Formats: sequence, C-alpha cells, structure tokens
Amino acid sequence: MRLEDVWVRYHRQGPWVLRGVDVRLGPGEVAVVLGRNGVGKSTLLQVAAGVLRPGRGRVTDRPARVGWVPERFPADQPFTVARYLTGMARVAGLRGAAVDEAVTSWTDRLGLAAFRSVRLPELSKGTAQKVGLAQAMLRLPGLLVLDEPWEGLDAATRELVPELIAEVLAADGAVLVSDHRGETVRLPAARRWSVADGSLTEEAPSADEAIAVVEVAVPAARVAGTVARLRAEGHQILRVRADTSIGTPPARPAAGPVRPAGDLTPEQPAGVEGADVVVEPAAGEAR
Ligand SMILES: Nc1ncnc2c1ncn2[C@@H]1O[C@H](COP(=O)(O)OP(=O)(O)OP(=O)(O)O)[C@@H](O)[C@H]1O
Repeated sequence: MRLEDVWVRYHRQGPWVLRGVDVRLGPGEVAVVLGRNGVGKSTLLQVAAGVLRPGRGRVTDRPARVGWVPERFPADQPFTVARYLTGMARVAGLRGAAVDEAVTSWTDRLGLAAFRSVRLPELSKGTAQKVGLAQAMLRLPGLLVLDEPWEGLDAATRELVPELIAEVLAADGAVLVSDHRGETVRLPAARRWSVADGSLTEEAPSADEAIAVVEVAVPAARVAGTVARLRAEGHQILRVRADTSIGTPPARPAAGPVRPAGDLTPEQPAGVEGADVVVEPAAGEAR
C-alpha cells in the first residue's frame, strides 16, 4: 500500500493536519506511528484504512480486505455482540458455516464468550475494544490498522495483540499501528514512523549495534508457527532450510523426500523431516 502526496484537513479553511505524506508499506511489514497527542496519527491511520479520504493525493495498492480497529469502538449500536459480529462477518464476505465458525472462534479467543448475548452499549470500554478487535480479524485482513490497540484492554488481551499482528504478517499482510503508551516495544521489528507538523519521517534503525546470527532447529511441522513467533518478537528470518543431520527422535516416522538446503521458505515448510530457522535479532533489540 502506498500513500502518495497525501494532504488532509478537516475544514475547507482549516489547517492541514497532514501535508504531502508519501510512504509505502509492503506485504509482511509492520509500522508503528508515533507522535505527540493531536499531531495526526489517527488521521493518518484513517486515511490508510480508507475511512477518511485525503483532500489531496491518493492511496494506491490498498489490499482488498482491511481490518480497521478505531481508538474507540463505537458501541452505541443496538445489537448484541453475536448479532454484530455475525453481520460484520457477512460484510467481510464470509458465508454459511464460516460465519458462525469465525464468530465462535474469535469470541472464544478474545474472552467474549460470556458476552455473546449482551448488547453493545452495555459493555465496558475494554470489552467493547475486544469486539472491535474481533470484527477486524473475523476474516484475515491484508491490511490491519490498529489505532492505539492497547488502550483500555486487560493484560491478557494486551498480550494477544502482538500475536494477532504476527498472524497477519505471517500471511503476508501489512499492519499499521499507533501508540502513545510505548506498548509497541512489544513489536521491536516494526518500522517507526514519526508524525510532526503534518509530515511523516521514518526513524532509521540504529546501525551501531553488533548483529549475531542464531540457528534454531525445529520439527518441520512447527516451522510456520516458529517463524511467525520469531518475527513477532522482532527477529529477522534470514533463511529456512531442511537439515536431516540434526538429531532426530527415533520414534519419528520416515518423511517424504527431503528438499535440499535453501529450498524452503517460511511460508512453504512442508515435506521435510526437520528444519533450521536462521534468525537475526532486530536492530536495537536489547541483548
Ligand atoms: N473530525 C475532526 N474534525 C475536526 N478536527 C479534527 C477531527 N479529527 C481530528 N481533528 C484534529 O486533527 C488533528 C489531528 O488529530 P488526530 O486525532 O489525528 O491526532 P492524534 O495524533 O491521533 O491524537 P491522539 O494521540 O490524541 O489520538 C487534531 O488537531 C485534531 O483536533
């Protein structure tokens, strides 16, 4: 997705909140939008999500499926949690049994099972925020936009946010997230975009730290999950390769043909006995 020379103001004669923002976010990338209160972070996110049209400029290559989680979930709607999420699943294009499956699985995962028949206006702010997260994830989005997602959430759900982000990234989606609480230390691999005076600047990763490469061996069946988790923790995945020379548990059944080293990608881990994941810590990570 790309923002091309994006200008935004809220009134015809009002001040420009964003002035000529030009930035690109690729598949599998996460960016954190930083800046002081009122500087325009939410404005930028709304433009990226497609809920606000820029006065000038344009957004190109936005993925078809966007998950948008506003800073405050609009809970003043006369639906129960289940009715609302069912409707949102249909809006997201799910049909038949997939609708109930998605609603059940996301309400379970976000601790909303006990609230399925509760009306939205009766929810606490934190519970309503969880409904906001659930509706964005009902169908895995190609772009997930989260405005201050940690705000008002309980500790367990705060822990879950990086996991959801990792799942979108693992499927080659992109994620944009704003943060003024410093919670995005949980996303050390994220690009950092700073908004000030209507402009966006990207903070360069610190280049003065030594980098080490760590090789990790995992069962082939767990490669995709391991890669997603390491990425979410901020590590850069350099390579995934098959390696039969590493001690294999004797009870393990013989596998199919083993691909040569270098033949695997994190997205295509199948068909090997075991695999090495070579990771490198993200720049700036404490060691
Ligand atoms: N709907 C609106 N109508 C008029 N002005 C608005 C509107 N929404 C935002 N603004 C103004 O645009 C500017 C940027 O607001 P925005 O919410 O994007 O900032 P922010 O960086 O996300 O702030 P915060 O960290 O407090 O959420 C602010 O001056 C704000 O008052």
